[in-house]
Formats: sequence, C-alpha cells, structure tokens
Amino acid sequence: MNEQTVLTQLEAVIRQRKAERPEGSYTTTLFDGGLDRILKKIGEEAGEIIIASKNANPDEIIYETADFLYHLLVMLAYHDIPWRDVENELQRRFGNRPH
Ligand SMILES: N=c1c2ncn([C@@H]3O[C@H](COP(=O)(O)OP(=O)(O)OP(=O)(O)O)[C@@H](O)[C@H]3O)c2ncn1[C@@H]1O[C@H](COP(=O)(O)O)[C@@H](O)[C@H]1O
Repeated sequence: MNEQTVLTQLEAVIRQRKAERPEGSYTTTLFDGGLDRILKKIGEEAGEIIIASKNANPDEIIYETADFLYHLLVMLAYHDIPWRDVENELQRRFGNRPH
C-alpha cells in the first residue's frame, strides 16, 4: 500500500502549486519570488527555531519546526527533488549504522 504521510500529502500540494500557480496561494508567492525568496524564508524560519529553542517553549518549537519543514519542502520542490530521496538518504545512513 502507498503510505501517505502528511508530509507527502503536503509535498503533492506544493508541487501542484508550483505547476498551476493559483492566485491567493502563499506557496505561489514563494515560487513566483524564485529561489532567493524561498531561501530567505528558510533562513528566517531557521532563526525562529533557534529563538523558540532558546525560549524552551515546546509549542513554539513545534510551530516553528512545522514552518521550517514546509519551506524546506518548497525548496526541494523548486529543485524537483522528491522528499522520498531525502528519506532514502536517511535510510541509507540508518542501514549503515554499526549495530
Ligand atoms: N504548511 C504550510 C505553511 N506553513 C507555513 N506557511 C506560511 O509561511 C509563512 C510563515 O512566514 P512568517 O511567519 O514570516 O509569515 P509572513 O509574514 O506571512 O511571511 P512573509 O510574507 O514574510 O513571507 C506564513 O504566511 C504561513 O502561512 C504555510 N503556508 C502553507 N502551508 C501548507 O501549504 C498548503 C497550500 O497553501 P497555499 O499555497 O497558501 O494554498 C496549505 O494547505 C498548508 O497545508
């Protein structure tokens, strides 16, 4: 069975936004802004994770991590890199772990 996590469902929506560029979509504004706009957001969101972590506020950390992951998925979609490839890399490393 093809397992659909929220991450892969979100990835599909992001790819659709990239192809169709509907008005009113935040994802469309990122793709229209190009790679520099996407990377600026990744930098900002990374900074917000650092602040949340320093604040040791679990809700804030979760919220900012979700923001960051969303923008990472947009960056991967910009480059046509599937999330599956990242999972495969993690799986390869996990498999290489000494037991
Ligand atoms: N998961 C997300 C998601 N996470 C974060 N964000 C947006 O990322 C932005 C976070 O940046 P900031 O906190 O700096 O807020 P901002 O001031 O609005 O951002 P900027 O104007 O500075 O870019 C906010 O506008 C959030 O709405 C997201 N926008 C969309 N999604 C998902 O993407 C799907 C498609 O969204 P649309 O493209 O808007 O239809 C949605 O159904 C959601 O599931």
